[in-house]
Amino acid sequence: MVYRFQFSPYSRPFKQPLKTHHGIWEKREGIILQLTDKQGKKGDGEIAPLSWFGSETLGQALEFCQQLPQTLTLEDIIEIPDNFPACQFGFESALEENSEFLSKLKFSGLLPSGNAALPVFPTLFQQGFRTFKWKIAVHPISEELQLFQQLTELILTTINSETDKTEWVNLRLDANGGLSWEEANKWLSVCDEIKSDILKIEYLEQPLSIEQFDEMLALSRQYLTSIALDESVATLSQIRDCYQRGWRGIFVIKPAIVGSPRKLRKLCRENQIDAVFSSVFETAVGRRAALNLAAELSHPKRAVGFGVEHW
Ligand SMILES: O=C(O)CCC(=O)c1ccccc1C(=O)O
Ligand SMILES: [Mg+2]
Repeated sequence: MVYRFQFSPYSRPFKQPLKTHHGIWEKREGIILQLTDKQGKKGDGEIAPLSWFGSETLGQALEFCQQLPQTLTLEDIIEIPDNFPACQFGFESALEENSEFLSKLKFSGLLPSGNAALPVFPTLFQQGFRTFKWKIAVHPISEELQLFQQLTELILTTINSETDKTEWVNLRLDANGGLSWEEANKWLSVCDEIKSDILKIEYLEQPLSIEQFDEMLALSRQYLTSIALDESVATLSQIRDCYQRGWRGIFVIKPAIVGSPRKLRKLCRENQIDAVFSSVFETAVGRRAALNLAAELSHPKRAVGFGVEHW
């Protein structure tokens, strides 16, 4: 099989910039590519690197596309090296068909960090979201703990004032590796104290930095609240590595930067991986391909982190 290859870079500002422990992120830059086979059948793919998570940079992805010939074989695509995970995803997903299970997915709503979460929560709740994600380690911990108290109270009053009884709300906290050991322990004890039938802290995501794997493993054994790895498992080789080192908690998988969809399927089928699929704020092209994989591979009880439209 041979394909004609075309690509074009894009840059789009977010409606609302994303504030995380890594700083403020204001625009998404990436590459849309198209592969056309001999019969004229076209497939689109998106390369949406996230270099602060360890993927190739946009510049490296662009250079990679520029040095390719205009005609590619299937082998050329399958052999894209593992240090270009966002390119592997972009090229392979241009060749994939849509999954029939897309409509089964549950979505998590992304709350803005800090006190901006409070006015946004009721809106997302009304739209039907029952799983929410809130970024922490953005403001001082004393402030965030106080806001957390207010947010959980708001969630409980919102549920209780409903006529149709909601059975549950899940809240995910994402620290983006920004907590100290003491702060992580504090957050986990506060989360463990929430003993409600309807509000559950689903997990604390990436409390510590990638280097602190053993500490996160210890935390996962010490508290009732689950821990999810994100930055630590950005690529397939990192997932394999953490699994081998004993991680049986949650793995946040960002298909657009994790690498080859083919290899991801194999890894998920051969191991018991509790996966939560998540966006990297890709455009509709990458989102479709990432959600296809999520529909196929994620656990039905886990909402996918493709919360709100960012454009
Ligand atoms: O879209 C969502 O709902 C969550 C996505 C998200 O949190 C995220 C988006 C881009 C980069 C990093 C992260 C993260 O999980 O840390
Ligand atoms: Mg995260």
